Amino acid sequence: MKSYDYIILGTGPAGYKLAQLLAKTGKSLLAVEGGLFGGTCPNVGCEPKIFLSGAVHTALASQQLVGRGIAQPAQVDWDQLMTVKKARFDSWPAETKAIYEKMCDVAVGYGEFVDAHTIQVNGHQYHGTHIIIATGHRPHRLEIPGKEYLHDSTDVLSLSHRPDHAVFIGGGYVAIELATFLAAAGTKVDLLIRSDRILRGFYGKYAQEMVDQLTARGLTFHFQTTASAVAKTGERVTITTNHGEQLTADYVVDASGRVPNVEKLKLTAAGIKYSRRGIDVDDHLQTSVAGVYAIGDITSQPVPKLTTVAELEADYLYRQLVRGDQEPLRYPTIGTAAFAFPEIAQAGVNPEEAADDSRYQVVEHDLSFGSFYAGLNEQEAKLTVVYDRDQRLVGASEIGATAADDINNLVPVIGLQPSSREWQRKVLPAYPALADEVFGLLKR
Ligand SMILES: Cc1cc2nc3c(=O)[nH]c(=O)nc-3n(C[C@H](O)[C@H](O)[C@H](O)COP(=O)(O)OP(=O)(O)OC[C@H]3O[C@@H](n4cnc5c(N)ncnc54)[C@H](O)[C@@H]3O)c2cc1C
Ligand SMILES: NC(=O)c1ccc[n+]([C@@H]2O[C@H](COP(=O)([O-])OP(=O)(O)OC[C@H]3O[C@@H](n4cnc5c(N)ncnc54)[C@H](O)[C@@H]3O)[C@@H](O)[C@H]2O)c1
Repeated sequence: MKSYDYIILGTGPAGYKLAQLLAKTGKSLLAVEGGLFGGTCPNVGCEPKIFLSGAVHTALASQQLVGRGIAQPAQVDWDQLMTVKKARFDSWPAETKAIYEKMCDVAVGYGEFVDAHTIQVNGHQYHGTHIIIATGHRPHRLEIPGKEYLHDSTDVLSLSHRPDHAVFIGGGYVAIELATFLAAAGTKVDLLIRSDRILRGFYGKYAQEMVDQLTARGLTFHFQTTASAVAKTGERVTITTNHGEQLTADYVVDASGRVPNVEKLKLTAAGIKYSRRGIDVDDHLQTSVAGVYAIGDITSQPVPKLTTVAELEADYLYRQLVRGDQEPLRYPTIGTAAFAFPEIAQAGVNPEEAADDSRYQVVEHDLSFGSFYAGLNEQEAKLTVVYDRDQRLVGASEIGATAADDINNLVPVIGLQPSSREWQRKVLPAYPALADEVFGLLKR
């Protein structure tokens, strides 16, 4: 049996980042991948999503400006867009695999534990002094009759021909982003939302504003509604809701969340503890078994499941394993955004949590008056900031065409906590970009 200093299961952002760092140490390393090399983000997640959003945002922004300097609005050509998307992304798994093969040993197949230090891949066994689990999430599939007719985010991101009518089940990131994209290209879209709101975790007021804007663009939200069954009706699919109503569409997307890839790992063979939320780790990212670690989406840590967080955990583990850093992991201020149109983004304390808390002051700014958003005819662009008792910025939420970038401008301010005087002394952004307007609003 071949032995390695490190075995990493999974080559997504978490596994990839760690492999890159470990490969430079001269220690022996085996990377194991059962699916697409590079994992979710670059193949079927963030990267193709943000690539598609370029055309979608351009078209929707131009439609918003008809009669205000734009004569002919742009239209999304979905089929053409997918052709250019495929040309860019289809070769990435092979290219990533080639990078790995230059970096370390590679085993292709799903890894499973034989014991705490032995991994089996396609019948071959490997010993690892340290084993790192970075196997990520996959789309959840609703357990309802006809579930085989449901599609997921991976399918939508490689959908060659645009359906005339699509139904999304769910109101999270995936549903809102991808529903916006298909609707922008001309697809009629219905969304079945189990509760009374979308984008849980974001500021509720702005989530409702998002619903209002999408509704005005023709998307239909069905609240307190989910799918009980789906059935094939000729070429189309009929969804029966929990209220007994029926909706017939060309394409149905199960966007009911993502679940950890634990089953194939045979974790019980090594005594590694996990739950339906993922693999349990301590504040050093060690699992219940010494020498076995977990990073990225696969952990049950109550933090956003994002590429940025996956890479941060990889970097933390590298510093612990190689450099001997022993500090427990403390998560920094994490910026999050849903890249629909408009975007919604936030960092730090949510205004909803701060509203009835005397430690905080919540202030809303209407961004639509500034020339930047006025030029885009963004009439509902808003920023809500949260200050603590020392007038330090501790939270920010925004809805608007460039909310993700705007909030990213504020992430260092929230994370580093400069005083307002220090802030004014040390920071002067370029003008008249939006950052200047936002910073101008915040000077106190
Ligand atoms: C549609 C979509 C859009 C997203 N947009 C964003 C965004 O805008 N911003 C953001 O920050 N995040 C976004 N995310 C989330 C982001 O993709 C994930 O947080 C990130 O990919 C997690 O990285 P990871 O390495 O933990 O897992 P993954 O990227 O899921 O990689 C895990 C890898 O492990 C492999 N694997 C599984 N089981 C085994 C096994 N037993 N043996 C070997 N290999 C195995 C899998 O095949 C996979 O390649 C998005 C996700 C989706 C689905
Ligand atoms: N922009 C981004 O950063 C981005 C984009 C996409 C995905 N992601 C990551 O991927 C994760 C998964 O995104 P997602 O949208 O798949 O999940 P999510 O958890 O954000 O949303 C799931 C939705 O499905 C609904 N739902 C759950 N179970 C249901 C059921 N049984 N019946 C009906 N509805 C049900 C929930 O109420 C929710 O509205 C995100 O949490 C995030 O970490 C991030």
